[in-house]
Amino acid sequence: MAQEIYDIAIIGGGPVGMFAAFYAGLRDTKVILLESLATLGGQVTSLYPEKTILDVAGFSATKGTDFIAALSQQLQRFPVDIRTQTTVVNLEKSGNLFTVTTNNGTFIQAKTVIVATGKGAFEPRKIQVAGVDNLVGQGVHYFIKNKHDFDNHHIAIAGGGDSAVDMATMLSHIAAETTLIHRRDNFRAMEQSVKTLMASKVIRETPKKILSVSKQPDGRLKLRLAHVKDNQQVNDIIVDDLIINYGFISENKTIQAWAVQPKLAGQVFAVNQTLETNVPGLFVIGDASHYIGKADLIAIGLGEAPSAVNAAIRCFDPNRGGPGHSSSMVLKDTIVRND
Ligand SMILES: Cc1cc2nc3c(=O)[nH]c(=O)nc-3n(C[C@H](O)[C@H](O)[C@H](O)COP(=O)(O)OP(=O)(O)OC[C@H]3O[C@@H](n4cnc5c(N)ncnc54)[C@H](O)[C@@H]3O)c2cc1C
Repeated sequence: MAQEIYDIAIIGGGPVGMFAAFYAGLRDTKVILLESLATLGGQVTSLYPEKTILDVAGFSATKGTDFIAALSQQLQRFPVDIRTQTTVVNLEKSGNLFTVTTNNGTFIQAKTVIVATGKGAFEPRKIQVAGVDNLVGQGVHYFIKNKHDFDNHHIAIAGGGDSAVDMATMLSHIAAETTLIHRRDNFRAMEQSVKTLMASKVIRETPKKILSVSKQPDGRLKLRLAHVKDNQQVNDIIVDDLIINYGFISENKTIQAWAVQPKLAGQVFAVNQTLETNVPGLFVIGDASHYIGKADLIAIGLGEAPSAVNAAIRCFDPNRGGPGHSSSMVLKDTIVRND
C-alpha cells in the first residue's frame, strides 16, 4: 500500500503548533501534529500550568491549563492526526517531499513542514547553593503543578523575573506568608505585574542572595540570606517551601542532528515574512523562529500560525486561493486520532 502523504506535518505540540494544526484543519488540509511529550501544551503545560496568563487576546485572565484545554477543544474540531510521545529525530528533503523520522521508527511524508518546537527541550536553571538539589521534593521546588499544595504554607520564592513576580503574587493569596528573594532592587517583569506585587502582602528581601539552605529538625527549611554587596549582613528566614524561579535553559540537540538544516539566527531559525526558512516548504513559527522585531509570546506565535499554514498551502496548491474567513469555511465532522 502506498504511504500516505500529508499536506502539512507540524512538529511540536505547544500552544503555537496546536493552533497551527487547528487552522490547517480549518483550511481542509491533510495534517499531522507530532509532539515529543505525552501531553500537548508545550511550555505552558510543562512549566507553568497554574500561572495566570494575561496577554492572550480574548481572555482577560486565564490559567495555563485552562488555556491549553481551550486550544485542545478547538483542535478537536477537525480531523487532525495527533501523535504524542513522538519525537522527530530527523528531517530530510528529497525533491518536493519531506521525510520525517520519529523516535518510534516511523517515517512520515509531507509536502510541507511547519516547525513549532519552541526552544527545544527545557529544564529549570538550577540554584548554585551547595546541597540544595538534595532537598528537591523535600521542600525545595523548581515547578508548581498545583498551587493548592502551598495552601497556608510559609513560602519563599527565589527570582526576580516575570514568572517569579507573578508566582509570588498568586501564592500570596493562599499561603500563610510569601517572601520573594531577589538579588536586585528592581524586578524584570511587566510593569503592571510589578505594581501588583508592590501593592500585595509579599515580603521582599532585596537585594539579597541565598547563602545556604538547611533542613530544620521540624522538617522546615532555614534560608540564610546575605546582602549582595556585603556578605556580612545576614539574616535567616524559616519557611515550609522554597520555590526556585531562575528561568529555564533549553537545548536543541535533536533538531541540530536533522539532515535538513535551515539557516539559523542565533539558536533558532531565521524566517521571512511568510515564516518560511531558506529551505522551500519548510516553515518555522513560535519561539523556534526569529525575524527582526520578534517577541517570544504566545500571542505572536498564534498570529504566525495562520500565515505559515496559508503560505504552506500556496506551496503545494498554488491555485487554491484564500484564505477566507472561518465563518465562510465549510465545517466538517471531527475525527481525532491520538496514539
Ligand atoms: C515561566 C514562563 C512563563 C511564561 N509566561 C508567558 C505569558 O504569560 N504570556 C506569553 O505570551 N508567553 C509566556 N511565556 C512564553 C510562552 O510560554 C512561549 O512563548 C510559548 O510557549 C511558545 O510556544 P511554542 O508552541 O512556540 O513552543 P513551546 O511551548 O516551547 O512548545 C514546543 C513543543 O515542541 C515539542 N518539541 C520540541 N522538539 C521536538 C521534536 N524534535 N519532536 C517533537 N516535538 C518536539 C516540545 O516538547 C514542546 O511541547 C512564558 C514562558 C515561561 C517559561
